[in-house]
Amino acid sequence: MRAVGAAEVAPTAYAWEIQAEGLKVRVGRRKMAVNGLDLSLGKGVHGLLGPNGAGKTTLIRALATVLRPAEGRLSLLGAPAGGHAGRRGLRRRIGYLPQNFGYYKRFTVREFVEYIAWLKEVSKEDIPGAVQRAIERVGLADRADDRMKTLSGGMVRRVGIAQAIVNDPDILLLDEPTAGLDPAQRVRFRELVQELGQDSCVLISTHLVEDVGTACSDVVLFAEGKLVFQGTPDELAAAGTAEHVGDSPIERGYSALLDHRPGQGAW
Ligand SMILES: Nc1ncnc2c1ncn2[C@@H]1O[C@H](COP(=O)(O)OP(=O)(O)OP(=O)(O)O)[C@@H](O)[C@H]1O
Repeated sequence: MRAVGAAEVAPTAYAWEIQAEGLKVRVGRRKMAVNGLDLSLGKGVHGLLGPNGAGKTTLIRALATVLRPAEGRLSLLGAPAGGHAGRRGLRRRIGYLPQNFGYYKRFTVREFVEYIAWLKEVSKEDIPGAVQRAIERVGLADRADDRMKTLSGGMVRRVGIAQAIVNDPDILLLDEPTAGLDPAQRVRFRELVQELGQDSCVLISTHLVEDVGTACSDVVLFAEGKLVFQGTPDELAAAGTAEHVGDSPIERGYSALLDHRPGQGAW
């Protein structure tokens, strides 16, 4: 029988995987793209919705410790996200798929995911197994030894998901992960994030309201840098009425909370 280490049986010492209080994050010189956010997220799959320019990417970048908050408090996995030493330890336990993720075109899929595993300080002996598992989970085992430049856009996005999960993160941040995926891949993606959400805190920024309805246990609606709503997909749907814009109850709920009515469509 395998010995169980103390760390595996110790109770989790924090209430929330992500906790923000009065969080403000600046982009450029003056723009406060996240402007006073109180948010607590635990394990599960959380959908982050909001109109263009709401501040979703900026929030995710701050949670990934790429951007430093201007004001307020941010705790990740029970630790303040501020200090240099703490950030390094946290990054090992965070998975992040940026909206536009960069990669080396000449790397094979396996080489690229291995490289990220190495950056995430996955132990040397665990890397081959972790990489193979991540590639299999996104359905790319048959392309593992192909160069990145030979993949389609949807496949590149799936490699992005593989690199984000290769370190079995406790916090997984996915910025528009389903952009470019075909319908069958989106269904598989939703199953995958539901599996991942059982043990970790998954935050998915998306414009596809249907992703939220089917994959997420919780919805965070963000507009103009502020939290507008947090609740279940059913609660979001209940906010809508027939007079609000949308093809589904969840879309109408979204429109209701942002006060979009027919004839008021705007870019
Ligand atoms: N480098 C920057 N300098 C100045 N303003 C910026 C910069 N980056 C983003 N912004 C502004 O900050 C706001 C939030 O942008 P952000 O990309 O976080 O929004 P978003 O919700 O992710 O949008 P989308 O859904 O379009 O991706 C927007 O008004 C955007 O124009």
